[in-house]
Amino acid sequence: MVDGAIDEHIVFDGITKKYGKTTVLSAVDFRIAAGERVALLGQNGAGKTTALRIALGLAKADSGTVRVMGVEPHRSEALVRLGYCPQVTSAPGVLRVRELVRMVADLKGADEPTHLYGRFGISSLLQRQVGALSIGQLRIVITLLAFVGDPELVVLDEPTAALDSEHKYIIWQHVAEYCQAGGTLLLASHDFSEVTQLADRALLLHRGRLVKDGPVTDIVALSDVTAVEVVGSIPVDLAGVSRVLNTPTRTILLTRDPEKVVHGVQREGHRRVLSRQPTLEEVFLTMGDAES
Ligand SMILES: Nc1ncnc2c1ncn2[C@@H]1O[C@H](COP(=O)(O)OP(=O)(O)OP(=O)(O)O)[C@@H](O)[C@H]1O
Repeated sequence: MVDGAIDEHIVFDGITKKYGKTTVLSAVDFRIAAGERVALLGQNGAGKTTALRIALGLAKADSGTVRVMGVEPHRSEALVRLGYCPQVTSAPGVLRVRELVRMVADLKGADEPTHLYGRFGISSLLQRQVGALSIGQLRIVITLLAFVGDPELVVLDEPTAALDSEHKYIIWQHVAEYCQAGGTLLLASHDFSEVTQLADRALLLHRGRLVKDGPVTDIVALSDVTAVEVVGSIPVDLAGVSRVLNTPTRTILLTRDPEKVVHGVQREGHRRVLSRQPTLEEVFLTMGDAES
């Protein structure tokens, strides 16, 4: 172990991953220190889940080095110190919720986390079979499992994607308190509120490359921006446009004056124009030199 590595909870050094001929992650480098609160952003298919699974030793990189808690990720000394909430969840349906929680606690050599039942609002579900839970209830239980055994690091993959706002709040509250107490967070998310409330640093994956690593406050500063989406390309500079993102079929104009920009676009003869909230990834992309 090199000097200082003990305070680094996750190190990705030149991680490349291919599935067949498709490169899903390309030479990805980042370091997450103990106590950091990091969001991993990226459009669908950008490689977020793959990166998290590599960090947890559930998938193997084709090249590069990954270290979690200073060791290879599949090593038990790393695994007992972290918690994971996967995006796609399968759990043995015949087990009762309490049995599942106790099983995970046993695996981690931890006590049954009875203090979490009330916090996560699942006290009434403990005797329910896992297979009889709704998708949202299952997400909450799986998120709770990530906190069993007081981990130093939690890796959460879109933990609140299927939840209503009340249950999102329960999880955000718990994650925020966990972080305030010094826990390290790595969170994959598409949710603007979730990212801006919980994380202070964001990593953006774009087509498998890490194209931005910066403070979340940069995203908040751009939260009043509107995306004007136009089918086709816009060959001229339009007044009022802050940034332009080009996709193969569309031009996305980010602006604080959408009315002016929509008029400008229509003057250029474009009729297929949509004014909408930008996605988190679009906001973040506009702040770097990322290729769009
Ligand atoms: N086991 C696998 N076999 C083949 N391809 C895979 C496998 N797992 C992921 N992929 C592909 O790798 C790419 C990245 O997938 P990944 O799940 O990491 O993206 P993501 O950023 O988490 O997306 P989302 O936001 O939709 O969850 C996708 O094109 C996906 O189809």
